[in-house]
Amino acid sequence: MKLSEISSIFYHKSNSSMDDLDISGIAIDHRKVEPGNIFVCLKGFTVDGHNYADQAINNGAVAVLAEKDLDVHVPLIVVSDTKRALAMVANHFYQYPTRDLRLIGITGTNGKTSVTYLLDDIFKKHKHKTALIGTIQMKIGEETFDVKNTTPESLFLQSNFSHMVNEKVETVFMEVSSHALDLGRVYGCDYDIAIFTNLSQDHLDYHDSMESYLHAKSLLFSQLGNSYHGSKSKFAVVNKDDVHSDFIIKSTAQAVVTFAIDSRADITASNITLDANGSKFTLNTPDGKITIKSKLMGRFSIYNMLASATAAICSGVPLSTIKDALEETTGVNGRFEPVSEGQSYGVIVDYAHTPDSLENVLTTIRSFAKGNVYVVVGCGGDRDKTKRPLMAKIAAKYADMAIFTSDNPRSEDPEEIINDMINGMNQENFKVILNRKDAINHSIEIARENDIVLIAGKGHETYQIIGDEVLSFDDRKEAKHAILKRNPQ
Ligand SMILES: CC(=O)N[C@H]1[C@@H](OP(=O)(O)OP(=O)(O)OC[C@H]2O[C@@H](n3ccc(=O)[nH]c3=O)[C@H](O)[C@@H]2O)O[C@H](CO)[C@@H](O)[C@@H]1O[C@H](C)C(=O)N[C@@H](C)C(=O)N[C@H](CCC(=O)O)C(=O)O
Ligand SMILES: Nc1ncnc2c1ncn2[C@@H]1O[C@H](COP(=O)(O)OP(=O)(O)OP(=O)(O)O)[C@@H](O)[C@H]1O
Ligand SMILES: N[C@H](CCC[C@H](N)C(=O)O)C(=O)O
Ligand SMILES: [Mg+2]
Repeated sequence: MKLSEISSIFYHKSNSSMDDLDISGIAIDHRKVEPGNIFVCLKGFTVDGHNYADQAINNGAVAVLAEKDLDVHVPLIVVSDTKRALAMVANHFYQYPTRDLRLIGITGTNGKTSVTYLLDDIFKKHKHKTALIGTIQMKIGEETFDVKNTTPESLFLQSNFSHMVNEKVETVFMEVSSHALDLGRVYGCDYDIAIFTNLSQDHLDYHDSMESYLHAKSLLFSQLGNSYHGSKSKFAVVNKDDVHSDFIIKSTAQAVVTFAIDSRADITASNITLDANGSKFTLNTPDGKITIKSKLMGRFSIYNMLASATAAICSGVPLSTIKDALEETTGVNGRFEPVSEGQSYGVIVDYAHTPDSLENVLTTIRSFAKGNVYVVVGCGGDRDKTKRPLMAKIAAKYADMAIFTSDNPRSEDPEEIINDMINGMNQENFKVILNRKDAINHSIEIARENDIVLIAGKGHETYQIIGDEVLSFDDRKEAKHAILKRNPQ
């Protein structure tokens, strides 16, 4: 692609050496520059990419896109916002790949990963080639790739969407985090469907207030577009039981399809039964009713099934296919995942790391537990501090004994994090065991027949971040060792 083509897509200022070069690719990290690339300088939270322009040129960059004048001997394009410009350049460079994909974006505090996997099951049953991007991984067909962020930077997104088009992927499911929406990582993504699962407290370290958190989430719906002329028909799929649904609905000009359990909505669930083996409900749609008997547990899983079924219905997937897929699915890695070595008590690993998800999971366990309920839980370091006391109170409210421990303390002192959790608590049914392995061992040692141990917060994670170190750690493996240590087989 010619540099002039790139520079023509936005208002900019340039230096005198503006030659019309061939651009081989885009780079945002000087260490990943390849000869002929344009280097885009991004002001980060840690460092300023402008400081690496010279090194990028040494590594082969032939042009630079920046937010200020730089003393460089290659063509320089200066814009007011390089993050926005990056999204525009990346979209253009990769020829707007999302126009050729059915793209379903999912936002909300809880349930995004779960809904992407349910959608993947449904669309695979519908014989679509699918792809998925989110917290656990990126998946293109059956090939998997590691991701650093739930919703990665626009350059990563557009280059991989382009790869998906080449791989003949038809439908893509992506989690869209509030950070990504706020930081413009998803500018230019041409969604067909945007899904709102729910909103409750999280990420108040990043967003100033719940209002600005909600506003960030609503951007997915305003970014569905204001035109009715495009070739794609667009739908906003919204959980009407969530108190924030009206705000989300007002944010979009596109068709809205609602789902709910309690409220009036286009698609609803009724006759719900929940037990230790799963759930059963009637899915009521304008095209008819079906009964779904699922292995997924808890009322929150009904919401996730409603969200995915609604998006599938908007895409023309037959109800019988949706039923078959939801009945077969066994759930998602690290979400309400049992660890079973034939022991007489239950052990469940789950990714609940917000007050709302912890409450949902604990009330679900309470509803079928015949014995005591124990929970092992901590709160992440360098993350929303205001959720810490809320999570601790919920843990002690619903469990017979809560064991507070470390969950990715990052740069913080683990003891301080736990102090934030327990300060002001008036419940006494808790213990503090800082070391997560010891905490898990203890919870398994105290469990008796019919008791249930919930190990919350890390789910699929296979690491514990302490300071700058990423140490190997997997709740499921630790639980398994603890069970076998107690009852060797
Ligand atoms: C706070 C935040 O969002 N940080 C993101 C940001 O990192 P950063 O701002 O620190 O980047 P930086 O290190 O300052 O670098 C700035 C620029 O200089 C460049 N650079 C840097 C060093 C160098 O030697 N050479 C060089 O060229 C970098 O490539 C970059 O272009 O840009 C990186 C690349 O896109 C992200 O990976 C990183 O996410 C970090 C890991 C993170 O933890 N983000 C969290 C808060 C986040 O985004 N979470 C949401 C999900 C939340 C949820 O729903 O649960 C997510 O979508 O993941
Ligand atoms: N619809 C829901 N409502 C409330 N809680 C839920 C819902 N779905 C899942 N959960 C709970 O939240 C946890 C996280 O679920 P999931 O990973 O699907 O959410 P997420 O939105 O992708 O989270 P993240 O923001 O970390 O990416 C689950 O382990 C479960 O405890
Ligand atoms: N995406 C979430 C995950 C939190 C998971 C928990 N284990 C933690 O590290 O706080 C976040 O970054 O806030
Ligand atoms: Mg997720």
